[in-house]
Amino acid sequence: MKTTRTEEVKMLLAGEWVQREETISVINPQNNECIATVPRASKEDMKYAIESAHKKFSSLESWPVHERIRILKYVSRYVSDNAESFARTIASESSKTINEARGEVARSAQTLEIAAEETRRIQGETINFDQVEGNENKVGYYYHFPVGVVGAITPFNDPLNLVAHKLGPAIAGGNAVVLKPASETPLSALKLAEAFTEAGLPEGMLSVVTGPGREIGEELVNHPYIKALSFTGGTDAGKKITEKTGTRHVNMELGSNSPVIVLNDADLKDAVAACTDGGFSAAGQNCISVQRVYVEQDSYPLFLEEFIKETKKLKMGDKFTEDTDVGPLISEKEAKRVEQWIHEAKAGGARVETGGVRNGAYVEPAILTNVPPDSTIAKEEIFGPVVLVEPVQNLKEAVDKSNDVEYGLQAGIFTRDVNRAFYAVQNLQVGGVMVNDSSDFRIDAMPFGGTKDSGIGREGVKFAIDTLTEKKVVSFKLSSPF
Ligand SMILES: NC(=O)c1ccc[n+]([C@@H]2O[C@H](COP(=O)([O-])OP(=O)(O)OC[C@H]3O[C@@H](n4cnc5c(N)ncnc54)[C@H](O)[C@@H]3O)[C@@H](O)[C@H]2O)c1
Ligand SMILES: O=C[C@H](O)CS(=O)(=O)O
Repeated sequence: MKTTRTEEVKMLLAGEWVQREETISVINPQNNECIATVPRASKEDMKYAIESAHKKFSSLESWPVHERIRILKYVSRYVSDNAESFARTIASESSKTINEARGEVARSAQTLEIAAEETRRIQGETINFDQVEGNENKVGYYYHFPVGVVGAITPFNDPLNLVAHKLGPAIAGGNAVVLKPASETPLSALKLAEAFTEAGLPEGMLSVVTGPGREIGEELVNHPYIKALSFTGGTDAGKKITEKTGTRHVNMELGSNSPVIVLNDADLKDAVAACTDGGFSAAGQNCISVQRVYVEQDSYPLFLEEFIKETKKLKMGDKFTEDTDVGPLISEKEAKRVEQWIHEAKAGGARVETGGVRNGAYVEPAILTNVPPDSTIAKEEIFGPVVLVEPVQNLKEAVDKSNDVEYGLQAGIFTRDVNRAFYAVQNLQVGGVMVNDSSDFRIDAMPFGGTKDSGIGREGVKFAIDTLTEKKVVSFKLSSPF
């Protein structure tokens, strides 16, 4: 590994920026350069963060809505004002190109702005108790109150916006929050935490604790003061965590293997463009990346030809070069896994139509056909720049094949026929269906999450706030004062 002068970045522990003797290196996957170190927190550090958050939360007599709005707006503005600096941090520590990183920064500012707006809208309702006979003398309402301390765990692939999706709703709901960011990409989260401290977030209400998932992440999951757990990451880790969350509130945003259906009446040019973008942006490391495309028989040859042509145009290279389309994977280890899955599929009879060659952490954008249905690459989440294309006889076959995996996050369908689109909407077992778009579509205010092994609950600020707050019903039994 090349050594340069590395920055020693501190973590935010209960209101203090602290260093630790043991550190974790943050590696730029493009060249294996160590760009910074962060503390390798101990279980005791995590325990301290949680207990301090609990103490602080319990001691706050109230945390007015106008104050939470002010803080969230301040941080949103801070992200916009420092957009290029945030983008450079994302592109350095993750596998995103500088342009992909700029897009993520803009979305993060929006996510926080939405959180500020939603704080204003956290309201209850009056309840008509007299809809049930015998309750004519009752009046009342319900309202939302914070759960207390929220535990948040985030993955490497969107190191800023997915952190904004944890901190924004947690703070909007009036909670304290302890975040464990991905070990590969902790710098964006720490930079965002700086903005929260600068905004005047009460000390101790936020800790960002850096270290390995299996040690400090588990401590976070197991601690009884954590009243809600918001996790985004792989299905394996998500399932292990869910075994331990018991009766606490959870949001589990997990993996996928997203399908797109292209019917004969589709606009093929649109479908090709959307699948190229949705399959290969972020080098395929996106939870809603296009992984499988089912094309109706008559359109298959032309779709495949055009998809290969567009994919070959993508420029893979240096993340900071403005016209680079595809960066590396998050590590060489991940790139080797993707390469191995391609080899396994090839050994089973798959054809690699383009790409698939690995160089360090880079894998050329690949299109595979004739993939055995039981191969790992067909069943599991590839999380890399590989798309499988398959002809189908009709819509029903496409929908059945789309559903034939354990995941169910999002799907896309290209057709001009509203009836066929509606059949897909009703029968695809997923959390979102995009008509005339690929699976890779999201805005930060929409409900976002999956069925089956893709998770539990929904993010999207308003929906996350719902998980991170409790509802209390109040009923007054009245008697005549006279
Ligand atoms: N559905 C969504 O919204 C969404 C969004 C982004 C990423 N993802 C998924 O995330 C995965 C890629 O990210 P990753 O490789 O960082 O995922 P990962 O599961 O390896 O790690 C995610 C986070 O969990 C921590 N962790 C791991 N094991 C843990 C444990 N036993 N207890 C507590 N914490 C633990 C990690 O340190 C990290 O912070 C993909 O599967 C992708 O689909 C899902
Ligand atoms: O990895 C999945 C992402 O959360 C989807 S998006 O990047 O927010 O669109």
